[in-house]
Amino acid sequence: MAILGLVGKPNVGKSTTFNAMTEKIADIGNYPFTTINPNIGTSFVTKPCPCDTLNLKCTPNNSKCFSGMRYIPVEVIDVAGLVPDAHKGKGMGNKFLDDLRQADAFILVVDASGKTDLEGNPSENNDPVEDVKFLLNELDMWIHGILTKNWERLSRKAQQEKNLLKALSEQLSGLNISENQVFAVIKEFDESPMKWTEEDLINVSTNLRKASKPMIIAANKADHPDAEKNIEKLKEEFKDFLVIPTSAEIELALKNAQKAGLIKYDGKSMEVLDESSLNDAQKNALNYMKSYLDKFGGTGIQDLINVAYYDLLDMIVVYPVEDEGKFCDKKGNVLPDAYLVKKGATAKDLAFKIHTEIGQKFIYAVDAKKKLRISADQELNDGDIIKIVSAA
Ligand SMILES: Nc1nc2c(ncn2[C@@H]2O[C@H](COP(=O)(O)OP(=O)(O)OP(=O)(O)O)[C@@H](O)[C@H]2O)c(=O)[nH]1
Repeated sequence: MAILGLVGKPNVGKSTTFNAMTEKIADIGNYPFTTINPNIGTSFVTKPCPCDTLNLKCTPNNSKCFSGMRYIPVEVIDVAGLVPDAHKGKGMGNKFLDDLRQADAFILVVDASGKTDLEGNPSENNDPVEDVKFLLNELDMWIHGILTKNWERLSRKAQQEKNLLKALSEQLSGLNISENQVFAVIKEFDESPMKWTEEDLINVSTNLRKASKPMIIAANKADHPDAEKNIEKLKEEFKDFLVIPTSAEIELALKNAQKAGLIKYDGKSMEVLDESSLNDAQKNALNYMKSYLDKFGGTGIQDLINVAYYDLLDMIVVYPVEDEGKFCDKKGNVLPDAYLVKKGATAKDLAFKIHTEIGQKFIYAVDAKKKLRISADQELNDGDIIKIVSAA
């Protein structure tokens, strides 16, 4: 399962974003939570469930279905606030960087209201564009630190043995960077690493970061009156990034109000359940949140997760079944599992994902919606329901 890391300077709303993402939605509240430590939580990527179009009642097992929407669990890590020079150990720098190794994609959380300085202290007119620049620089310098550890010895040995790719892949293995990604980056540079200048090493680090750690920008505190102009600035400056306006605070408040039974909230709009049970303060707060949702169409928090999985990490959702007629498993559970797989994954890749032995003894697969037999190397499409036939 891919892991998302929340990255940002202190006080931008990372913890609020994390809590809003990992807060149990009332209707799926009995989901078995797998909090591994306080900073790692389960969130959900969403997808319209095929049960709706197939007119079936599904009985999910590894995920949940609520009003025709499938909620597929994913992991999110909230890392300590990052301050300038974190890569040199400033602030909680080292702890932060250690936690980040596991993440496959990052969400850069910035304070779009501009009310916090680079260290996270209260301020006026801070430019969030500068926040993103410093965060990217810290990430590059973090990778640079790992890349250049014992550099003289490593580059000499790699050059003598003509095995630069292997040496660098090993050096960077803890960062979850693949050999293919390392290859794509270093082929642009002189094949003799001993000739690399400090500037080359920084450029290699930046390119490794770009190749291996896709990112989106969460322009948080979008509810603040000063946020709009800063969000435009971020979009203008970082054209290669997706900038998603978010209000973690409103998302969290909405989920809490829903849990308390005050509202019905579906992620896009809300409805007060019983106006007569509310006091004036509650009415005002809920009206404010409703007008925010009407204006923006959501708080952006669910968009962050979906965009991270579907656009950044290029994933699709497929549903393995054992009975292609009834779309169920052996026990009769209808559409029991939803799997996130990389776009381009084949029927055989799915078989391996279910179980190594099922992959090894793969015979053929069936597209259950079309009732068509498909071969091992057939690429899967988003929403496919697949039966794997295996000798296992
Ligand atoms: N207006 C507004 N305020 C927010 C939002 N999200 C968080 N805040 C406020 O911003 C402050 C900091 O939020 P945290 O979630 O603690 O920030 P953090 O980035 O985790 O901070 P550190 O733990 O110091 O790294 C709190 O006062 C929050 O209530 C938001 O979407 N809108």
